[in-house]
Order: sequence, then structure tokens, then C-alpha cells
Amino acid sequence: MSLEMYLDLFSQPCRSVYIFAQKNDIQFDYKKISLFEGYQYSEEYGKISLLRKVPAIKDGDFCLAESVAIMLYLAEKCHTPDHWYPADLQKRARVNEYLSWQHSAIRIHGSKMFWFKLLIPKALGVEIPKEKMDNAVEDLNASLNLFEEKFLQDRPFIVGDQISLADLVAIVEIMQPVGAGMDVFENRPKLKAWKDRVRAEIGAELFDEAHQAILYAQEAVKTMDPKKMEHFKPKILRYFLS
Ligand SMILES: N[C@@H](CCC(=O)N[C@@H](CS)C(=O)NCC(=O)O)C(=O)O
Repeated sequence: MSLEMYLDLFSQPCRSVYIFAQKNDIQFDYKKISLFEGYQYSEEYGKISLLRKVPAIKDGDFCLAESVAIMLYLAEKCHTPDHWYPADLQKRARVNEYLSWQHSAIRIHGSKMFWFKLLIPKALGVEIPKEKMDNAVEDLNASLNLFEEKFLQDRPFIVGDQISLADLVAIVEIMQPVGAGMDVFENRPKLKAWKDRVRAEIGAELFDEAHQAILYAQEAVKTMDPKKMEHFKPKILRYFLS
């Protein structure tokens, strides 16, 4: 039975899983779960993932959620090249270190920028107050500083000379605020050079294809009917505006 992947490429973790599978020639059936349409709450998707988030996969009878768990499963199952998740103890620990840190740093702050600049103004019809926005930009910049100083240092990639899952997870998150119109690479030559290396390593065509939706997000959101975003309102009020 073929591998099914439940994805929406607006979502950063979906892009990492998608790129990882494509780059490693892992065959799968693409099942689009449109977050804007609220498909994650459908009865059918509840059978795939009770977490009601994307990505998720179904491999035969086996359903799995969480992007990192999915990529590690695929790496082991498909024997992907070692550099993605090195067998070397300390290199692997470096990948794990980044994957453990990023959730509460780059991911949360980059994602917040997308909500603050694009989704919340559309869904609620109001701009985010300046002070709140300034604080969010400051948080994201602090995370990017740590990314450059602690995780990248003077290495081509996070673990050294080769790309790993850590770089893949990092780039998809760092592109999220870019999709909201924030040029995170401005005045950050080290970050920009790293991004160019990661894009070249993944392959420019695949990288651009996976990021197409997010890079056109400003246009897409402009023409979106705010009524379609009703299901996001409780989350917005609870997590972002409380
Ligand atoms: N830790 C999870 C995060 C998954 C996640 O938060 N997905 C978001 C999109 S980026 C989602 O499905 N949100 C739907 C919702 O909250 O309704 C992973 O890495 O897979």
C-alpha cells in the first residue's frame, strides 16, 4: 500500500516533510488538507490524526503525526543518506539540539509574525497594535541572533559541511515571516549565505516549488473571504491576543 502524506504547504512542518520526501525520492500520494478551509477538523481527517494538525502520514495501517517524527521514520525506513540524521553520536546530538530548541524559538516567533502581519488583520479586520508588533519583531530577531551565533557560527550548515534535518527544519520556519513580507535576510549576510546554500543543496526548483504558496501568501490572503477564517478566531483570541 502506498504512503499517503497529508499536507498543506502553507504550513512550515509540511514543507520540511514534503522537501525531505521529494529530495530523497520517497514516493507518496499527496493528500491536501486545506487549513484555510478547516479540513483538519473534518471527521475523515480525525481518523488520520486526532491532533488535527498537519503534517501527518499514513503508511499502510500506520498513521503518524509530527513532522520530526515523520522525517525520522522515513529516514530509517528508506535508509536516506547519513548526512540528514548522522549516525555519528555528536553530530546527531547537534541535530537533536536544534530540533529541540527551535519549537519555542524560531518556530513560535516566525509563525507569530505570519499571524500578526497577515492572518489576524484579515480574520479580525484590525491591525496588531504597534507595541505588540514591535515586541514580536524583537523576539524573532533575538531568535535569529541565537541561530546565527550559537547554531550556525562559521559553519556552512548547522552540523558542519553537510545539510541535515536541522537545516531543513530551520529554513522552512525562517521562510514563514518572509511570506508575510518581512525580509529577515536584510542586514544578515551570514543567514542569507546559509539560506542560499540550503536552497542550492535542496535544489532551487524543489525549494521554490515548496515555498511557492507561502511566497504568494500576501496576494492569496488579500482575496480571501474573512468569513472563511471564522474557525481560526478562537485560536487567535486565545493564543495571540490574550
Ligand atoms: N509540532 C507539529 C506542529 C504542527 C502544526 O502546528 N501544524 C499547524 C500548521 S503549521 C496546523 O496544522 N494547524 C492547524 C490548526 O491549528 O488548526 C509538527 O512539527 O508537525
